[in-house]
Amino acid sequence: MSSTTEQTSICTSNQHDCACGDTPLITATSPESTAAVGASSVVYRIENMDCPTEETLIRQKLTSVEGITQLKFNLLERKLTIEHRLADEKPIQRALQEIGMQAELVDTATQAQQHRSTSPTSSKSWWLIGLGVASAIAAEVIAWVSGNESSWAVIALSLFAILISGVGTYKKGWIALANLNLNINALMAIAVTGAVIIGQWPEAAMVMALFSLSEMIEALSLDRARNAIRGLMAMAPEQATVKQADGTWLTVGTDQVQIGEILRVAPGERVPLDGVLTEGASAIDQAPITGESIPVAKNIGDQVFAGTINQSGSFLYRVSSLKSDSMLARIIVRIEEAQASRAPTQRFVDQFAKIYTPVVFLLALAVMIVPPVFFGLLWSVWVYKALVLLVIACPCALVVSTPVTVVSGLAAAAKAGILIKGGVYLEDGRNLKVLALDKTGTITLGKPSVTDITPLQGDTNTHLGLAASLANRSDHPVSGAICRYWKTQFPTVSLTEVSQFEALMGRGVKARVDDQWFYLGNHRLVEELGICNTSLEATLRTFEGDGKTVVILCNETAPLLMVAVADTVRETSRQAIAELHAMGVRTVMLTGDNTLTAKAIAKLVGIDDARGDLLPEDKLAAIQQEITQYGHVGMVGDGINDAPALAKAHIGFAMGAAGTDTALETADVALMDDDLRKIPQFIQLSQRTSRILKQNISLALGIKVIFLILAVFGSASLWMAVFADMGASLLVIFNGLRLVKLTTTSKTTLV
Ligand SMILES: Nc1ncnc2c1ncn2[C@@H]1O[C@H](COP(=O)(O)OP(=O)(O)OP(=O)(O)O)[C@@H](O)[C@H]1O
Ligand SMILES: [Zn+2]
Repeated sequence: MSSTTEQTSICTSNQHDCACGDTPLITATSPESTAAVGASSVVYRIENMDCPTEETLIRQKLTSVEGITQLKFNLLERKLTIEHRLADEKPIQRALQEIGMQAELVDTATQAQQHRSTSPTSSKSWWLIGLGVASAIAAEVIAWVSGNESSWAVIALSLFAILISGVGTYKKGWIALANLNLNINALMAIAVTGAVIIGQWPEAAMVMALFSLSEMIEALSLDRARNAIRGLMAMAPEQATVKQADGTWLTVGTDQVQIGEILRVAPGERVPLDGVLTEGASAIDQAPITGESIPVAKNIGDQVFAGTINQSGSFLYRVSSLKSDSMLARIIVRIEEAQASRAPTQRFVDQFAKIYTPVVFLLALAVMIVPPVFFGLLWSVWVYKALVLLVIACPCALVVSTPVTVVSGLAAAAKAGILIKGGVYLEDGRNLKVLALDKTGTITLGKPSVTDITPLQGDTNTHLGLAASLANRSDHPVSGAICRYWKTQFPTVSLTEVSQFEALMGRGVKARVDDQWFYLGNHRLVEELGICNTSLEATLRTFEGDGKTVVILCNETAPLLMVAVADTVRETSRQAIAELHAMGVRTVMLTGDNTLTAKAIAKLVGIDDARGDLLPEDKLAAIQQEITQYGHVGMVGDGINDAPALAKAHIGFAMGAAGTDTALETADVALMDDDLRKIPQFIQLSQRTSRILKQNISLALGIKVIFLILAVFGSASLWMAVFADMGASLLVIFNGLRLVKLTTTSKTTLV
């Protein structure tokens, strides 16, 4: 899910809207579209680009710079990527400076490893804000006690408060107004100035002081959202112990370790980089990757991942990828990309906010003018009401509410070993009505073993050898079972060389041995060869009824040998299916294996419906049918013979994504290990996300509506409006961040 182009190309419309209104917190292009445009690209870190208000301003300003082709905003990271065809970056820097943005060039190569101090606040500014708030309160108190709003003491204290806390706001507001942009700073500056003009000194001071306080608190809490993701990155150690040519060990930075080098990991240490174990053995807690903290035994030849925790033994391993390319690094890149794509709710909110600000602004104008002019009411009262409206015209809380929630949902999922490729899937998960599951490797372990051998003709061992020789060329699980069986039964007998080997999709394999064609495959294959018979079918049925998979070795004229294999059902499958049913999700098994076997296994794990004998295109059709009949359909599979079906489903899940690149790249949701229970967990997270999104939107909107009504008909004061606005922003941010916690605790109940 990549964002649409209209958000990513430079946009010149809507220049007069409030900046928070028409900008998402993060926008970005899909990687494909950025490659083609612009000769070069630069990344800036803009320290004061922390509220959605700044984006439109920057967008507008940079539009006027010739040679800039594309802008990518990541407000959560405060990063701006600019694609351009300029000779150098001076014009960009100048333009950013003109609108008061402190832009700092980021070296893209090292940015992943950077540990930045993200706090935009210094103790000095806290001190200033404290002083501002204190003098505003003092002014308010004196005015209240003396009953005089414009005594010289009140004016002096107020002016002091406005100046010391409001300089930044005035500056930003002025720049925005000069660029014909009505952002929150401009709105606040107008409101405060207006209040001063009508003689409401303490009010003006209070608004300014509270506003700068809320800006700072909001920036701080957004930092927490940022850290939810960056916390994942911190899991890989910075240093590694590397074997030197002379056999000694040296500790170096992980970014200097090359592929192929040997590292040593002591018990209790975290694995610094991805690699393959070469010496020793241990048990490793892979929670940072898979979300599952029960240690996994690792022996020579097993893969280990950066960031995972070595629990018991000391071991050596060979590095297989650079730091920037580790599984953990790739997961983080995926999450960052996922953040960049906008979830549906976010799009709705942005759309809404675009209308909201101008409407409230016009309403404020009407409130200011209509009652005094047409009904002869008091100017000062209605101007004041209009100013309150201005304060609540900026939908900052609303705009912030969605991305913060979605990002913490994505981070929470990643912590649980569920990699979601975009907010859209996180939001969509709760709508799933059907989950289609592939059988082999998904419900079962995908490592079957031979259970029965039934000779049909000729010498059993000769034919078994032939079957194993054909199977040896295939990596299908059924073939694998036959090979393994042969090797344990006849470890010294070598297999026959076959020629013209060919895999027959969904049926089996064929190859030539001694100028004769041999076939190894399922019932469908025997039918296609036209050599099936009723007694063979009867035997087939008894095996299949037991949930076994049968393949038959045939030559061109007759079936020769029958081999039955059985796969083990994953322990977690049954529980996962039960949890899905409890959530009201229908389950259906779609498999290339025969229907009888499929039904037997489905019964074993409690799956509602099972369909067998499906070729890849049949699986696709089955998904289409489920969609028509039930609505939202998810599919989980290995992606080998069910890629089209996975793509067709609303959400495609891949299992065991740690260690396989394709699953990580192609699935909409990648489960880092083989635990199907992650799917109900994902749905649960999606439900929670949606609940929190709804809470946040109603909270932000509700407070606005209350104040809108109070402002016009009642007696809402300016500082109450600012206070409510700040409260709403903070509430939605903290409510969003709650997701990370919720999931960590719920996991223990699921496992
Ligand atoms: N290379 C092969 N070696 C042996 N048997 C095979 C091979 N390819 C296919 N078959 C037979 O054809 C059947 C269907 O194969 P297919 O790959 O479509 O599905 P599957 O892997 O068994 O199941 P699922 O669709 O659940 O992954 C298998 O169950 C097996 O009996
Ligand atoms: Zn038949």
